[in-house]
Amino acid sequence: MKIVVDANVPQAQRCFGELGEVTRVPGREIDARALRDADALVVRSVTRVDETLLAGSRLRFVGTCTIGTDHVDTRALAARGIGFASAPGCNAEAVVDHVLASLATQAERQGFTLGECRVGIVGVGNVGRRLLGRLQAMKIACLACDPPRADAEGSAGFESLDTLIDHCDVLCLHTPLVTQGPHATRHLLDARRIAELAPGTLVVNAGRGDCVDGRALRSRLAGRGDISAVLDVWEDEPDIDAALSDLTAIATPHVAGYSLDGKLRGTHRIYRALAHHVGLPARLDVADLLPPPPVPRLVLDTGLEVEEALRLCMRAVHDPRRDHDALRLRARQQGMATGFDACRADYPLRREFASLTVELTGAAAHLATPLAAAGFGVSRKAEA
Ligand SMILES: NC(=O)C1=CN([C@@H]2O[C@H](COP(=O)(O)OP(=O)(O)OC[C@H]3O[C@@H](n4cnc5c(N)ncnc54)[C@H](O)[C@@H]3O)[C@@H](O)[C@H]2O)C=CC1
Ligand SMILES: O=C(O)C(=O)[C@H](O)COP(=O)(O)O
Repeated sequence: MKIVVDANVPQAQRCFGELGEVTRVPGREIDARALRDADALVVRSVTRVDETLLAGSRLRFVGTCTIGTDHVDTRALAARGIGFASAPGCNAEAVVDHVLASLATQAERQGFTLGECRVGIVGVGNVGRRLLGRLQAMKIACLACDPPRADAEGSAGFESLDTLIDHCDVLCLHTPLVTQGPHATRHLLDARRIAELAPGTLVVNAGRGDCVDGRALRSRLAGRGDISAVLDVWEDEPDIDAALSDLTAIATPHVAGYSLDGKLRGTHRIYRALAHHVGLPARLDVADLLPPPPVPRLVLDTGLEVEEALRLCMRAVHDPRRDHDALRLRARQQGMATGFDACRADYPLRREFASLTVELTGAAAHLATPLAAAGFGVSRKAEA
């Protein structure tokens, strides 16, 4: 079996090499020619899988090692009898880590405490639900908006987007890109809603770039300059609006989900799905793929204030300021589109909060609950 795999899929040879002959191609360069003799295709989000790509291919299976599926025309696959799998939830924990670390950074920069904010979560699926759980465990007030879930499950616990806009200090978007239907999300945050955001609002988008009207957001940031933004996803990636990125407090190149854990879970899910599709055994376990974490343990033995301790532990694992600075530098050196993709291709090793165990002495015992709520492992250090 010949398998074409996006070059940005980690451990591709180890996993898919068990099932067939692997050819690695940069995701944006995968075209009909590259698929001429391929039986299976494994992508991430940058390869548009549509009629044009499939024309003339003999593919039997397509897998995307991502949560989002808006780049795949699943109807075209079904019409051709091509099997399909995605990896729901694979990097959801990483996205939540990124959002929490970004909020902690903005709280420090803007002089507020997380405990005094109200966070609105738009899209309460695999990512939003986990974010809600961690924020609530951290005793941070939250409101949730998810009309498709409200329709299916009843409206209790869900608010409208306009209510979130009226009542929240932070608005976090975790919606998929849906272009049609009653709950379409393209420009969900449109010019009208952006104009209505109260001064001081922080907008976070780690869903899909097209869910926010970037031009309207840029005008509000450049004009009144009274709100701020943390953006991981953009319209027109990788050639994103440089003026918008310059006005963005934390501007990252679509890497919120880029923990090694999340990427490998994605690889492993599709490896298993392909093995199942072609009737071969999937011998590898996801634990076989993960190396030990570079920072497994941190000892806190002073009476640090809670938010300072949270920032310290978050930054020991993931610091979104590093990704922001890398994008700025690479965009300046290589141009936006090349720099954006270069940051993603050379992304440094990042693990998830859960990979770090924080050992607390008696003086730091008050940190146990908030650190565990944020997602870290916590243990008590035996006193000497
Ligand atoms: N920045 C990044 O690196 C990453 C981005 N993503 C994006 O985040 C999206 C969400 O991920 P998951 O939570 O895993 O997906 P999911 O499918 O589990 O949840 C999406 C939720 O959004 C809700 N939704 C749909 N339309 C809505 C609307 N108009 N208003 C409010 N809510 C709406 C759905 O009902 C669902 O509960 C993915 O589709 C993907 O596009 C996912 C992973 C990484
Ligand atoms: O899983 C998703 O959905 C994502 O957005 C991915 O984290 C994006 O990763 P790439 O496909 O851009 O490598």
